[in-house]
Amino acid sequence: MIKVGVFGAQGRMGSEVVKAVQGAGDTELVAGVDTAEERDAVRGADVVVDFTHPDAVMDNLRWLIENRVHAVVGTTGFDDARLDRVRELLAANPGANVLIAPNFGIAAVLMMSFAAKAAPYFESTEIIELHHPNKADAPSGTASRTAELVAAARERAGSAPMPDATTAEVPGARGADVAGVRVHALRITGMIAHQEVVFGTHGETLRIRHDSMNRESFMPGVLLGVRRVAGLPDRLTLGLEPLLGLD
Ligand SMILES: NC(=O)C1=CN([C@@H]2O[C@H](COP(=O)(O)OP(=O)(O)OC[C@H]3O[C@@H](n4cnc5c(N)ncnc54)[C@H](OP(=O)(O)O)[C@@H]3O)[C@@H](O)[C@H]2O)C=CC1
Ligand SMILES: O=C(O)C1=N[C@H](C(=O)O)C[C@H](O)C1
Repeated sequence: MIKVGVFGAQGRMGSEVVKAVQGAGDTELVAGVDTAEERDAVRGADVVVDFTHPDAVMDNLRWLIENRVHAVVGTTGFDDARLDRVRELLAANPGANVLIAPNFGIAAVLMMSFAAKAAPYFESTEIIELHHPNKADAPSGTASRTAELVAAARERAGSAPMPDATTAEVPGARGADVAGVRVHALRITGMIAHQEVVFGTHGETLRIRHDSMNRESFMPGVLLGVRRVAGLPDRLTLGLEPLLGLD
């Protein structure tokens, strides 16, 4: 049995993780906690899953790495500086591996992979992400990661800059610039998590669309991470792609 702790256990995602861990045959819930003060309750866990808040996750990761507990992180808000800090913590403390994935939905990971594959064939690519209005960060971790993958694919292919004649703009009208790709974030009551990657070239467009219909849909990916994190070849793994043979 893999002993699992959950940080953010009462949240929208954490409460699903608690159910998934309790329902799987090979995992056992040690504790679920919701504040930094309660972290001692997960001592004895092999793996802790973190779905908390971008403001909380770095201190949680420090605690887990210093206490040699493997971490499966779904919380978003990671930039290069944060990832460098995680690498420093791992270098200073043996024993724990960390898996950080902006999206544990298998179809979402495929959507990102298909977008990267399509990118070199189109002049223009923009991303529209749509989420529930309780989301703290914008753009979403998934949209940022997709933009980075699209930008890297375009750079490898030597793509020309995307055409855009805009010279007069109401601030924000063209979205956020993530690695040179425009990302538009919508916050809509009734929605959960959705993304469309829009490609265009002369006479043809392509839209790659992903929809999360509920939060249970993320659980197969989370459990895959829980089962595999201890045996991953790298101390820090970014994205679920290597676990799915997509890297
Ligand atoms: N990678 C993926 O596949 C997915 C990632 N996410 C990401 O997961 C994160 C959480 O999303 P969601 O579940 O909707 O958010 P919620 O606000 O519903 O849940 C967050 C939970 O974390 C708790 N929390 C806050 N600080 C701490 C802390 N220091 N230690 C332990 N628990 C803490 C909160 O408690 P309190 O309310 O008392 O502050 C709350 O219960 C977001 O960053 C989101 O983007 C979401 C869906 C999928
Ligand atoms: O906050 C959410 O809900 C989600 N967050 C993740 C993100 O920022 O990409 C994953 C998914 O989009 C749901």
